[in-house]
Amino acid sequence: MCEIVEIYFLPKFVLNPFIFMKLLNANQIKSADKFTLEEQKISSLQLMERAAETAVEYLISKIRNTQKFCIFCGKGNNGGDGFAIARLLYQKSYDVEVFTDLSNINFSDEAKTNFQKVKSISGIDLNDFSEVENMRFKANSIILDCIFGIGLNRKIEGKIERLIQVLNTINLKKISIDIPSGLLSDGFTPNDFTVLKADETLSFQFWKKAFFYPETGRFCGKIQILNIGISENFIASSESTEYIIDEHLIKNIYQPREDFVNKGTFGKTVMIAGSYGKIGAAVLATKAALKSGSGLTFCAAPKCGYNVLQNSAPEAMFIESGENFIEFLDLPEDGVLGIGPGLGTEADTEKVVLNLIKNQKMPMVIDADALNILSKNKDFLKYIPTNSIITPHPKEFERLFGASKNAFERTELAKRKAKELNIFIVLKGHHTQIISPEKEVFYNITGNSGMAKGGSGDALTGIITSFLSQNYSPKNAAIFGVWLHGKAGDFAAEKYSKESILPSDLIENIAEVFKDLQP
Ligand SMILES: NC(=O)C1=CN([C@@H]2O[C@H](COP(=O)(O)OP(=O)(O)OC[C@H]3O[C@@H](n4cnc5c(N)ncnc54)[C@H](OP(=O)(O)O)[C@@H]3O)[C@@H](O)[C@H]2O)[C@@H](O)CC1
Ligand SMILES: Nc1ncnc2c1ncn2[C@@H]1O[C@H](COP(=O)(O)OP(=O)(O)O)[C@@H](O)[C@H]1O
Ligand SMILES: [K+]
Repeated sequence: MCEIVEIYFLPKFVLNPFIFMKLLNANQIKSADKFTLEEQKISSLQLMERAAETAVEYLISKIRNTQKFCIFCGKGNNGGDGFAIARLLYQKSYDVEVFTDLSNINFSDEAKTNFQKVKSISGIDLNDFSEVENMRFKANSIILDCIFGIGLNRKIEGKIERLIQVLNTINLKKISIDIPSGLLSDGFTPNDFTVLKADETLSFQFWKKAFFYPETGRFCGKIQILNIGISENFIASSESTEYIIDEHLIKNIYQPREDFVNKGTFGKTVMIAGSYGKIGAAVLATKAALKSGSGLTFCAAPKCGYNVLQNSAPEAMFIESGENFIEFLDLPEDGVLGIGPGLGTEADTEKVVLNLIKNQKMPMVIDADALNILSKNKDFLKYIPTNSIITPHPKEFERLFGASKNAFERTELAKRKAKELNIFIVLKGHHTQIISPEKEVFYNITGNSGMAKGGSGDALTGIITSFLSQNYSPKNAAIFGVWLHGKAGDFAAEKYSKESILPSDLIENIAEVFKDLQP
């Protein structure tokens, strides 16, 4: 799975923060290359050299105890990168061995030039791909995959397919350059494609759509974006409706707390949550709302939760709403509502929830059992107030809108539904997506698998509702909330490990994220 992500900048290429976040497709990336050559008056060979230098600089700075680099190069420019990387690593005194298809050397122009340079260095062993079957790799060797990049246009077959199958069985660290070979960059890769399974992917300048989806992202390992100075003007003028949520975007959204304010300035957050046995969900959502800056916080829950809620979140006000589950609601005026965590689906609760959603005019946050209640009848979906935020995990999404063949199609369905219902859909997962009524997609890159535990979603509902009540627009509340939730999870995982973190630790670490955000 993709893990915590960093962006590596060569000191000479500092990118304008506000254009970095666009997701471009392979054709746009190729056009960006061409545009860059003209704008910067450099040759494609020079751009390739720059890409290879950046990769080598990164490898040297991060990788310890490596005895040898075994570099597998294809016939296109991804292979060209590989040959150039081999030469540069060799010049830095690393032991380097290069593999390519010596029986079919119809390289691209740039790959050919770099192949010839490698060939002329007697200290670099040059082998045919087929020799990998008999190789005994030294322990601590690293395999660099430069077989195919974003130019892949069909399933890999024959000799190279066999090569990738063998490489996938070798127990050495594998780093893919630009994208794991065999993966299509812009969409679903059919299941019968053979793809190299990387531990790490060093991607030039751009995120690729394939990195974000479970069926394809699982091949990429840890993603590292290497900035190689592609034209900012080109990126700024490129058409895209898909974005990556990075710190620059967040710093644009975040509103630091002013001095002359009072609790009324920061909204009235009302969490409607909990039932007997699931009061924890109400506690987590309420605490997360408090920790994210809500001015006044209420929790409407059944009476059985009174003691635990007042003890664990004394800053929040309790609104008794039934005995063991929610049976009625008497909510404060002007409250911003977040509904769903741990509600259960008792008949009385269902009635109250539907009635509330139907009569609500202001945008609200709808999660968990409130979504399950809505999914019982497709006609209920039109009750959702305009500009509301729903936060389904994949199963809840399927209950609401039906099954999809794969995660790419699920996103397309979510885009149609967000537009049709005029709502924001937060599609939760390893890379949570926020989908707007304008069919934009925002991909989150914070968060980790330590958050795959019951209760993490309840915290997210609390955070987003809190932001909505603090006057962030629904779009910004969803984007900022999802990012902050993941970032707090990353801080917590660093302290306690992915295995041991609890959603409560995540909530505690919201403070670290805000400390980090201070101007
Ligand atoms: N982006 C950037 O900023 C920079 C990008 N750079 C690098 O360039 C890379 C893209 O290079 P690229 O276009 O030459 O593509 P790449 O994947 O190496 O080769 C494709 C070739 O293979 C072929 N082919 C395709 N599928 C096949 C299959 N299944 N089985 C067999 N053959 C297949 C296809 O030709 P075909 O056979 O279809 O005629 C084509 O010739 C990019 O990923 C990055 O590493 C840097 O150098 C500079 C900055
Ligand atoms: N592997 C993962 N990587 C990153 N985030 C994750 C991962 N697994 C779960 N999460 C996050 O944790 C939350 C889980 O939500 P959900 O499934 O609704 O849990 P619950 O309702 O049990 O609290 C979501 O925000 C999701 O994005
Ligand atoms: K590759």
